[in-house]
Amino acid sequence: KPVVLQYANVLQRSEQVKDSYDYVIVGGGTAGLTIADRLTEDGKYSVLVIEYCTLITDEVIAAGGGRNFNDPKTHYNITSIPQKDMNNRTQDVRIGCCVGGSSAINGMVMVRGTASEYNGWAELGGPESTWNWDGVLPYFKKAIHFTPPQDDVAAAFNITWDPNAWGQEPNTHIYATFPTYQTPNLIPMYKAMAKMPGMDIPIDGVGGNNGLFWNPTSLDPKKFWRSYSRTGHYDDITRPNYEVIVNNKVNKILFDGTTATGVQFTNRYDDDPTPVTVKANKEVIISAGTVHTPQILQLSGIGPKGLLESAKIPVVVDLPGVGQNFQDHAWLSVAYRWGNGQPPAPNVTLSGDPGTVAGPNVGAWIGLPAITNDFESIAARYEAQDPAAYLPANSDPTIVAGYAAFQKLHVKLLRSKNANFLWLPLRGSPGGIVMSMHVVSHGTINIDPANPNAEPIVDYRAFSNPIDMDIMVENINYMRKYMNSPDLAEYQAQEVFPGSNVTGEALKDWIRANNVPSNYHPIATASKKPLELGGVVDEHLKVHGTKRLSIADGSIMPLLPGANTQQTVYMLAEKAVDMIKARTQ
Ligand SMILES: Cc1cc2nc3c(=O)[nH]c(=O)nc-3n(C[C@H](O)[C@H](O)[C@H](O)COP(=O)(O)OP(=O)(O)OC[C@H]3O[C@@H](n4cnc5c(N)ncnc54)[C@H](O)[C@@H]3O)c2cc1C
Repeated sequence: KPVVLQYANVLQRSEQVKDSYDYVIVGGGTAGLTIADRLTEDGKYSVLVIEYCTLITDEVIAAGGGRNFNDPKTHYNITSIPQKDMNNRTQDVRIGCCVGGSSAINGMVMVRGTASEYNGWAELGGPESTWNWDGVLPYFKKAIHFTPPQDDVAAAFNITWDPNAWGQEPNTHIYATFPTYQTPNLIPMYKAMAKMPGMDIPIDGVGGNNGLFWNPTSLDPKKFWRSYSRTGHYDDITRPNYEVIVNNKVNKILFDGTTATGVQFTNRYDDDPTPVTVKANKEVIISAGTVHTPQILQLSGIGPKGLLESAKIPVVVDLPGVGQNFQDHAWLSVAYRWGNGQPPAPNVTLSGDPGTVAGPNVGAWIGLPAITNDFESIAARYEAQDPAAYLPANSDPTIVAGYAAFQKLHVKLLRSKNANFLWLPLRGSPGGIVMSMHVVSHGTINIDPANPNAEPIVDYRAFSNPIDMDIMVENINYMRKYMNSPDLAEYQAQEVFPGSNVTGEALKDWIRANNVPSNYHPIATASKKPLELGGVVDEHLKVHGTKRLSIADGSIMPLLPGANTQQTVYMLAEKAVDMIKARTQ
């Protein structure tokens, strides 16, 4: 009999798992738990979630103030291969390892991309696609429960929000909440940014537009603890049809021909584990995240034929896109200090608690035409590229065709104000993070043919396409313009790192030495695109060439949203549920 804790039924041992369930979900992370909760809520279907990692104890949660779980076991220990165009430096590939997945350890920023970016998803998907802005907005509203800021904070900081773009469904417990406090030092920084040429100030950032705006964080509105997939879609749910087995690794999907019938998994802590199989009567849904979803597919015989053959894995479907098209946000920190006093902060009296602030709550999200007058020459240079020129050598023709479609779309985005190429989060002090929100260098996440069951080989291929360097230079120059803008000039901001004299080739050298190719927002290794464009899942998230196998997690995004990715993952999981329930197969 399953052990019933205060959570959904947690199984510790494989003998507790039944022979079959309607749905077997691989991965109890952000998307996995969302889907499990929604599929079981009306009692019609049975679901088993298989999660590699553990359930963090109440003690660890309490010790972290309900927010940050300071336990190294809550994340995987994966490092990228050396990045040639980053002086051969490697990158920590941080992803969550616990029930809740990456939503348990993320930075809690709650934002969405622009309408143009999701319309780009639809453009890559083809004329029938429903993943355009109008097709995703209802799912954003369903996925997230919004709590507006307190009156005194909203008034002091002029925080506005768009009630038509946010949802407040009583049955949704993933929360976007404003802290009860902000530092008044933000006010002069905001005012200076608001005067930057071409800066738009939308009522909110979630309505499809960009510019300078305030954003909430993923906080429970009562306790101000972390709101994440575990608290929203798992804790306090005791349904007989919702079971989760922890500390077990899905090794592969089982097939009858090309129809998925179930999965094989093993206990992570057994030295010599006996593989266990469980059947899925309706579907197997992979939600193992952008790093492990392609690994599981490849280990199951779904992936690029040459790679599978070199790993001696029998090919079930030759699917060249599995593990390709990998993208992430890239960033740098530009350090400043004030040289002459500091911008005066107005005297505001707030009733709230500074301890409720969990991450950046205001920032500029800007399109390339507002970042640089050179946007057209960058767009033209990118447009003139041969699509195969900067892809891995011998890329499959479908990958090249997919990149050509991406390039065509991206050229439009480079020329559009409504696509975020820079995120500059504001703080009450000078300088800070400069983040490139779109990259045209696409990486790979593949199994190692010599050791297929080890962690996969992660290659960002950072700056393999020189356009990404051009854009990072412009983004740093934007920070420089901002720090020297009329409102701030009097305080004589001094650039400490890299230093205002570092320009031209020296600045590029500094970028290569300091760029971080990941904001832990990996996407696209199982992209939702047509087969002929190197896609892995179709518009309904079914894996091309298979039956009864779906993917729903960050890996299906074909293009980065110009936004931190958690809201988008919750949205796509909610949309996946409706698609899965509507299947007739
Ligand atoms: C450090 C960090 C900071 C971030 N900051 C922000 C932020 O501030 N704002 C924001 O919007 N986004 C942020 N993100 C990104 C966001 O959290 C992720 O995009 C999102 O949570 C990914 O969801 P997912 O469902 O795709 O994968 P995950 O939530 O990672 O879930 C995948 C799950 O699958 C499990 N799994 C993997 N392989 C197997 C297997 N073989 N068998 C069984 N289980 C398996 C994993 O253990 C994991 O639980 C951050 C992420 C990180 C890591």
